Amino acid sequence: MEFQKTPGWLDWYSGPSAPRFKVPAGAVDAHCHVFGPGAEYPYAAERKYTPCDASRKQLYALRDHLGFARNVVVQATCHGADNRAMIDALVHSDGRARGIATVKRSVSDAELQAMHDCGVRGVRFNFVRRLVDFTPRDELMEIAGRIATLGWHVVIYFEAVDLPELWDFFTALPTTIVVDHMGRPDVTKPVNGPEFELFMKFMRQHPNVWSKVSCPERLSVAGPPALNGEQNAYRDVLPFARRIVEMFPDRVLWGTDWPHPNLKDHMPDDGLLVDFIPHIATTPELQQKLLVDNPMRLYWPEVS
Ligand SMILES: O=C(O)c1cc(C(=O)O)oc(=O)c1
Repeated sequence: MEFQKTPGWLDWYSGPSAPRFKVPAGAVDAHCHVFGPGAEYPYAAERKYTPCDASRKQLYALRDHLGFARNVVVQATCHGADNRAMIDALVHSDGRARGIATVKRSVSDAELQAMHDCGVRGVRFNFVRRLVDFTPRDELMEIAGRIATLGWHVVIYFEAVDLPELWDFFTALPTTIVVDHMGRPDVTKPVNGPEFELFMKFMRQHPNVWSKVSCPERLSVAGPPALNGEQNAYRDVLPFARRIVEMFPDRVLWGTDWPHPNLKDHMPDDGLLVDFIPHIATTPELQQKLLVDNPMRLYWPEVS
């Protein structure tokens, strides 16, 4: 099938620089995606965008280039609940990738078990309206109850303004919860203001809540972008990410978010995104937890 990319689509950055920051041995890129290729794994009819292709081979070449050992491949919304491209990436990873799926209530226990055997360890619930249509909460809660028995967790994607309304649902979930991209704070608001404080309270009061400190390129308003050798990119995001890492060093994960769906302004150089890490996890101990110990505990407990 032939797909036309969404107008204005920015393709992932080819030829990323070699990071100056050397990630610790065994580091995990805990948030990345594959797109298609569309000719092999068609994009879902219900998708809200049509991306460029981004194959598992290209993902694993990036992994090696950046010095990472493992990936967590998160089902992208452009594939809906058709997890084949993500699963194909897992089964061709030599055990070096785990996955997060999107499932419907109609998924069978046998299908869930088959996904588990391929390396899936969680499901993603998405509340960002530009990406997905609404799914009733009772349906999501039913799915959460079923995947809990497999030892999986729930990954949630939402925007900071929506946290008050989602709070009761999130805090009723029976599993570990992993928040995508720090709950998308508005970084033009103060780091100690009420909106971000609510997110900190969410993590403080609920020890089952983890956060990915990812996507500065999405959240930054003032930049400067991770391009042209910039070693101090996205300074406005730093206080938010740093506060989460310092307050909850054992419940944070980091990921590239490659191939960076839906960026409108610029496409970052992934090598420079890696150079952002020591600005948010400022000691070797924090870096080891963020990049190795935490993701290994969650995704490869049998190894760590
Ligand atoms: O902000 C986004 O546009 C976005 C989209 C997706 C997806 O379409 O799955 O995943 C992400 O992590 C971020």
